[in-house]
Amino acid sequence: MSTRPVLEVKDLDVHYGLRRRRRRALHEVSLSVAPGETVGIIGETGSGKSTLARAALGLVPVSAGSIVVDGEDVSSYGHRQWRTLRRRGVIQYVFQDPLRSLDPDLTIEASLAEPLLIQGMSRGEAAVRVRSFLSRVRLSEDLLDRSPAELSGGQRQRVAVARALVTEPRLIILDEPVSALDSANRVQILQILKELRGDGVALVFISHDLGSVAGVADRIAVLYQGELVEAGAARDVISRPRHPYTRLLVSSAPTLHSAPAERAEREALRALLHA
Ligand SMILES: Nc1ncnc2c1ncn2[C@@H]1O[C@H](COP(=O)(O)OP(=O)(O)OP(=O)(O)O)[C@@H](O)[C@H]1O
Repeated sequence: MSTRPVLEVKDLDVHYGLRRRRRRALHEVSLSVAPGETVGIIGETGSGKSTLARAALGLVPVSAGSIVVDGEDVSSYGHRQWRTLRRRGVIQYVFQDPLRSLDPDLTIEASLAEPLLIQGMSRGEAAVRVRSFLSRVRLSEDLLDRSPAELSGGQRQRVAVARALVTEPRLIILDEPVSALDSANRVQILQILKELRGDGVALVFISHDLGSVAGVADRIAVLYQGELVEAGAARDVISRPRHPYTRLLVSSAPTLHSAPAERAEREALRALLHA
């Protein structure tokens, strides 16, 4: 298997708005994701997590820096080139709201088969592949002829994960994939994501919740006000956070190994951040 990064972002700047309304959402963000690696990106609301995901999927224009997907420099791609790249199935995505990733007018079977048929697979082969991925996300074949509206939120998100997987992509970007789910469904989806680690597919897992990311990610990158303030092995970031914002995140996450910090310490960290 190639060790070339599946995603390489260098000195990325993204702005929204024009002229006086122009605002910087990302500044000099650099991040590399190796094949099969799971990288968690955490940060508070508005820190630029979704913007980074959208830039890596060609959904927002880049103002500076470069993005290389699976060896291909896509920084200056236009709509059409991005569409072709997405259709090739090298890079897939799962959003918080699975209704955004699933066509409401298609049955689950059609939704899962669509990317395979676009790639030229026969209907018969696609049907077999769809069933095998459905069982990977622990869903029953009975759901295949339903529409997304006829599924629960947890089932829908599992279909979205299966849809991202069917083309056997090199990279899946998941933007808050478990935030809208109840705790039982959250645990199940996190377990499914963990199981993917042996398959060689790289995951970029975006969340505001360090607790969700901690158990899945090999590495964690922390975004704060549009800048990447810390990145390292998940274990190091959690046990020895360096940036005050990361320390605050770690100390506020009750499910992590390190004991939650005293309230006074958290307040001191907040004061430091807002100084
Ligand atoms: N389409 C847009 N037009 C203008 N500004 C935007 C747009 N999308 C995002 N922003 C701004 O860019 C910044 C980063 O937003 P982004 O959605 O990337 O943050 P986030 O970390 O994903 O937040 P959340 O956790 O709330 O989803 C914010 O200040 C946001 O207001």
